[in-house]
Order: sequence, then structure tokens, then C-alpha cells
Amino acid sequence: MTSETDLLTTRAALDRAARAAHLVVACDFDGTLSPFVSDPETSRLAPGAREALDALAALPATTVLLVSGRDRTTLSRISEIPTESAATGIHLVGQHGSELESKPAALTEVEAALLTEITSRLEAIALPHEGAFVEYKPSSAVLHVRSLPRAEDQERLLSLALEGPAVRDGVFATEGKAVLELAVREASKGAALQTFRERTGAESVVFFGDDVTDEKGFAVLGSDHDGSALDVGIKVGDGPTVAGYRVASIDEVVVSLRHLAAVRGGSKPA
Ligand SMILES: O=P(O)(O)OC[C@H]1O[C@H](O[C@H]2O[C@H](CO)[C@@H](O)[C@H](O)[C@H]2O)[C@H](O)[C@@H](O)[C@@H]1O
Repeated sequence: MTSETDLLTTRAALDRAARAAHLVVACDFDGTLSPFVSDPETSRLAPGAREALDALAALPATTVLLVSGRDRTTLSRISEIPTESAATGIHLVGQHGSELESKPAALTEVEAALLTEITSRLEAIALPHEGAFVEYKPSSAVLHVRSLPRAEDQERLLSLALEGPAVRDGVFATEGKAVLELAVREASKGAALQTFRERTGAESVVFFGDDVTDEKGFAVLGSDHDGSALDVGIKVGDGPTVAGYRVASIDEVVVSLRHLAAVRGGSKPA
């Protein structure tokens, strides 16, 4: 649990960021704007999240993005936000930062063969266990174990993958929440945030995230890390982080986004 002091400190940082000449507001999707569910296809934005994102995107000199581990097509389908940012002002960045507006280069033959190999090794791990399955993405495969009833079985399957296909040369492993993702291309949410910072000339980047993959995003924030003194990294929930600030839940993310929109828009925050 985060304390009331955490929330007040976070709000004060957001109030400072709200004064930036140009502001980038970036949010992770799963676990930050969307509650966890067993079937990743059924994930949706939390109540009020879309309205808060829209309110920010409607403000001048404010760039809004979702930076997700999902591929862009899937992210668009489940978030119900079009891939074309012109319609909404909300940019979708997929595959942990490697998929911006343009499609990434096609996989090389070597990468494609490696992806086929690690995918079938993950399938072999998942197959005997009801509830375990593999999610397929353009440059990665994800072993899901959330639906296994026993925590020790979840751990065992993840360990098998970590000690097996994950250590193959050319494979980039990312441990997530009840998942292990194996990719054939390295990605960084931090690089994506820096791209939008440079593209917009933003004086401040605000980034909300809950998972291990979001740490690369938090790492580029703040004046000590090639960012700006007005940057705000906000970790959602418990767990170690390099983010400077914390909120307790997805609901608090939505409240914080609404607060930021109200302050930046010049109206009194609710
Ligand atoms: O970067 P994110 O937007 O947070 O995406 C990270 C991974 O999220 C998804 O998995 C997580 O959410 C699922 C649906 O709630 C849940 O079943 C799973 O246990 C979570 O780890 C997604 O399926 C992955 O592809 C993303 O990389």
C-alpha cells in the first residue's frame, strides 16, 4: 500500500510537470490502466481511464501515449483506441517500445527461425498444464501461467523457461507478472520515451508503469538520467523501482491523470 503522503508527493510533482511548455504523458497498459485478467484478449481500460486520456490529449502542447508490451494492433483492439493518433491525439507504442507508428522492419531469417524455435519450446512447457498457454507477438512469444491454481506450479513453469529457451543466444527475456516473454529483438520503453521527448521538445515526461519492463522507462527520467528536472516517474503498486513516485492502484492512476489534466487545463482539480 502507498500512503497518503506518497499520493500528496506525487500530486505535487504532477503540479510542477503541468507547467511544462510541452508535456509528454505516457502510460503503460496492463496493470497500469487495465486490471489483470486471465485471458489477455479480454483486457479493457479501467473505468474513467479513456476520459482522462482524452482530456489530456485535448490540451495544447500535450502529447499522450500508451507504451505497452502488447503489439500495436492488439493494443488498439483491446484499448479501443485507433492506431492512427490523428483521430484521438493518443499515440500507441507497442512491443515494449520497439513498435512506434511505423511498422518495425520484418524479422530476418535468423530471427524468424529463432522465434519459431523458442515458441515451440514454450508451447512444450505450457502444453501439459491446463491454464498455461503461449501468447504470440510479431517478435516474441509469451508464456502465461496466471491461471495455474498453485503458485509453485507457476514458478516451476517460469523457471523451466528461464533456464531453457531464455538462455539461448539472441533471446531477450523479460519477466513480467505471471508471464515470461522471450523476444528476438531487444526493446526499451526508455528509448521510446526519449524518441517522443526529442520529437516534441518536451520539457517534462510523466510516465506511469507497474511492471519490470517499465523500469527501463523510469530509468531515462529525471535530470540525473538525461531527462529533465520536471520529469515524473510513477510506479503503480508495490515492489522495487527506480521511479521517484508511487501510487497504489489503477484507480489512483486515473485520478492522477484527471488531476494532471485539470491543473494543466487551468481548471480547479476535483
Ligand atoms: O507493458 P504492458 O502493457 O504492461 O504489457 C505487459 C504484458 O501484459 C500482458 O500480460 C499481463 O496482463 C494479462 C492480462 O491482464 C495477464 O493475464 C498477465 O498475467 C499479465 O502479465 C500481455 O499479455 C503481455 O503480452 C504483455 O507483455
